[in-house]
Amino acid sequence: MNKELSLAFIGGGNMASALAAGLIGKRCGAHDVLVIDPNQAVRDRWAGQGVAVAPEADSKLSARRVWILAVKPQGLKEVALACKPHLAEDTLVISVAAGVSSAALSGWLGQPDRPWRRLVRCMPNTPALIGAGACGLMALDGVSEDERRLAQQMLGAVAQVVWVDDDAGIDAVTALSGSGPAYVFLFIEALIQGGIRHGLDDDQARSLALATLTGATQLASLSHESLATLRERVTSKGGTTAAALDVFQARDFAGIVGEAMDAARARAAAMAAEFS
Ligand SMILES: NC(=O)C1=CN([C@@H]2O[C@H](COP(=O)(O)OP(=O)(O)OC[C@H]3O[C@@H](n4cnc5c(N)ncnc54)[C@H](OP(=O)(O)O)[C@@H]3O)[C@@H](O)[C@H]2O)C=CC1
Ligand SMILES: O=C(O)[C@@H]1CCC=N1
Repeated sequence: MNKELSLAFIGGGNMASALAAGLIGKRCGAHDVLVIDPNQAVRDRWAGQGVAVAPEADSKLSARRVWILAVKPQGLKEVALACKPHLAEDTLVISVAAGVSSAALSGWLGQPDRPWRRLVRCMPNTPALIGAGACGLMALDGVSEDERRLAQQMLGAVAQVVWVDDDAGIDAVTALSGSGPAYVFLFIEALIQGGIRHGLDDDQARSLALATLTGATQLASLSHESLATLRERVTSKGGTTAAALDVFQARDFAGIVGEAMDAARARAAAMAAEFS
């Protein structure tokens, strides 16, 4: 086993699958990965890919250089306490949980007078499943430059990575890109419903809506123009787009998006208080 790249996912659900899909075969082999999950069906799925599995934390964990904690926030304390006896001196712990502070987690993993400082908080999103994720990272002061590079390379295999300074930064990333795919899917669903209401069939509406999102996103990524300029290019004076944008404006579309992000961020803060 290549210890430098050996990984353990604690929790083998959606997010672990999304990250592993980009890592296995590129940054590590299936045999470099251990998945701990109490759910037999989940373990069977991973074992089918050649990954080592276990139902609960055990001594196999200590040989894994990087642990990715990918359980629900409300289960993280119990999981951290169960994994703690298997920490090696050089284990790098990466938590993907929303709304669990680095202070709480480093306390659970460490000793009363010595919190675990080799800790990275990571906020990825589900497009990581196809190597197109967006991800925020923050590191405590026990993480070396080499370990930061390792985290950057691992997450960079599946996502655009930005580093933030603290837990507040991770909460901001959560409200934008962590939860963001759901906002986009909601918008696409609404476009499809609108297309069907105007007489297109399901397939036509879906195909046009997806191509529009993909095309507009690619254009925005590749263009040197501002988003406002690109928007204005679509908007003929007195035309159809202006009529549609007037409706968005009247309902304060930007305000609604901002309010939704405020709610996501407030929920992350409330979870941090609840789960500390
Ligand atoms: N989904 C997303 O878009 C994103 C999620 N996240 C974060 O990722 C984390 C995981 O979310 P997600 O992957 O969606 O959740 P899932 O429910 O898909 O995966 C969690 C897995 O952990 C298992 N599990 C439960 N208890 C334990 C335990 N004691 N030891 C090991 N495994 C356990 C669960 O089993 P069972 O189902 O039987 O309980 C489940 O298979 C969360 O903290 C979330 O905040 C972060 C960014 C984006
Ligand atoms: O909804 C959630 O809490 C998680 C965190 C970001 C995306 N899913």
